[in-house]
Amino acid sequence: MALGFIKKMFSFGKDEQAAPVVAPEEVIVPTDEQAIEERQREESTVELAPEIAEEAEPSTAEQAETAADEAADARAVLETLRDQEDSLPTSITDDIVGRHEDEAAETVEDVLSDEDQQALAIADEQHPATDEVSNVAPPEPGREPVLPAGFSTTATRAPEPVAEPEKRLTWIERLRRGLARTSAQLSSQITALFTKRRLDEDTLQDLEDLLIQADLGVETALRITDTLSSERYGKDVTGEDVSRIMAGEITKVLSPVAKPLELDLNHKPHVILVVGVNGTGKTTTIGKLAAKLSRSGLKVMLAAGDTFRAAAIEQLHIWAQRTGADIVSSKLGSDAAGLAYEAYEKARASGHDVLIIDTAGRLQNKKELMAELEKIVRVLAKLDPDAPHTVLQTLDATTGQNALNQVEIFRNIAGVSGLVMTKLDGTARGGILVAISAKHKLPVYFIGVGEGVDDLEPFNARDFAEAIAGLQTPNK
Ligand SMILES: Nc1nc2c(ncn2[C@@H]2O[C@H](COP(=O)(O)OP(=O)(O)OP(=O)(O)O)[C@@H](O)[C@H]2O)c(=O)[nH]1
Repeated sequence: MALGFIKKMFSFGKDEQAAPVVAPEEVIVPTDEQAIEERQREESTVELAPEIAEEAEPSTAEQAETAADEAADARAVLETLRDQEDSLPTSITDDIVGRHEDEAAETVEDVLSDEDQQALAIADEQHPATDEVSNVAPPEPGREPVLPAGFSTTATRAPEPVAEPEKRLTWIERLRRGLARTSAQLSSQITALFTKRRLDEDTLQDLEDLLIQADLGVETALRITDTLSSERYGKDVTGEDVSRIMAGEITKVLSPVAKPLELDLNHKPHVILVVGVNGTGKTTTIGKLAAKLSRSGLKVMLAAGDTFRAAAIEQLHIWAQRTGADIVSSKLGSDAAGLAYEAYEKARASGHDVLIIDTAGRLQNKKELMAELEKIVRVLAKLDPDAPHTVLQTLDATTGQNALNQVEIFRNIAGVSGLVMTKLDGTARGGILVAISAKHKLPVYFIGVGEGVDDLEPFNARDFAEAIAGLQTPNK
């Protein structure tokens, strides 16, 4: 630093007009404002210096005279430095004088005696330039700082919060969460209804309305109110009493339909035709089923029978790859029944255990859809009169009442033999499954509780009923 400072003094000395003599004591402990001013002056000097030098090139005699003056100044400054080296604020002055080092180096060498230069070199060592200090490596991210020697602290640093890995919910938790809106709404309305009220005809009627609004259907609503009435008529009733009776009655409705999907493996392959409105989860459910069956050691073939949508064909290819199933597909727009027939023949010839056929679900063009599905069923029956052995319909749990109409339609078109309700992990309106079961009594094989390959669970009547009623089975 000291050498830099002396060099600066000499560069100023080259231009008497632009560089007023700075008294050493003014410079030794400058304030920040002074340093800034100094810097500004310095910058203007740098710009002016070449022009001035051009106009008035000093003679050799003048140069010698100036050098002698500069040497005298330098010695004075050096003396001061020797006395006060330790108090110099290096960060400020070095920044200013560093700019002139090259310019002044020559003059320093010319003017200062060897002894003086040595002294300056020592001073420099003791006050290293700021940019050398700023080269300290930045701390490693996440590394705890360790105080350098000579420092201490009593403060303890709070440990960095460690982000918890997001816990994957179990299927029952996802089901409960999906049905939470239905159950929470029902519970709060029921609680409000029975607060300080005895069970009478009016409260029973109000309860029946609430249950119908929750999509449970008239039949199930009546079962619940009848049971409640026979157990508690004229007595005080709590919300919990109603939830318990509701869960019991819903279980009774659902138990007969909670059946496993029965595979007749004598058929080789057992043919499952999957139908349902677009977006209800047909392709995803096929992928999940293929995963379960392949894992259990069965040979599975898929048929991309939704020839209407390129994305559906592509999606099924991805699922086949993921699950190790074989796949038969054809060009976009080709005849779906022809493809189903070809897939059936191939699966038979290659000894596949299960063939799962995807289909289009364009309800907007009901006539075409009906013709296409009927044709698929017809051509499959040519190879085996019992085929398709299962006609599985997917229902989207978020659609509510509309799902009831969809079952009606597909039952008539394709002879649906069983159901899968998907998206029960979303904001589901699961009550409709109770109404569908009470009306159609079709087996419900599985429920979809997510988009992942393992998010398909066998349907369990009690779990489902308790989730709707907002009850929790211990240990689940
Ligand atoms: N959250 C959730 N999403 C699901 C579930 N099942 C399917 N999905 C999603 O629903 C969307 C539609 O599913 P698809 O399997 O393509 O439905 P699709 O009936 O085959 O529809 P198309 O191919 O249009 O005929 C996709 O984004 C799926 O990931 C489920 O159980 N839970």
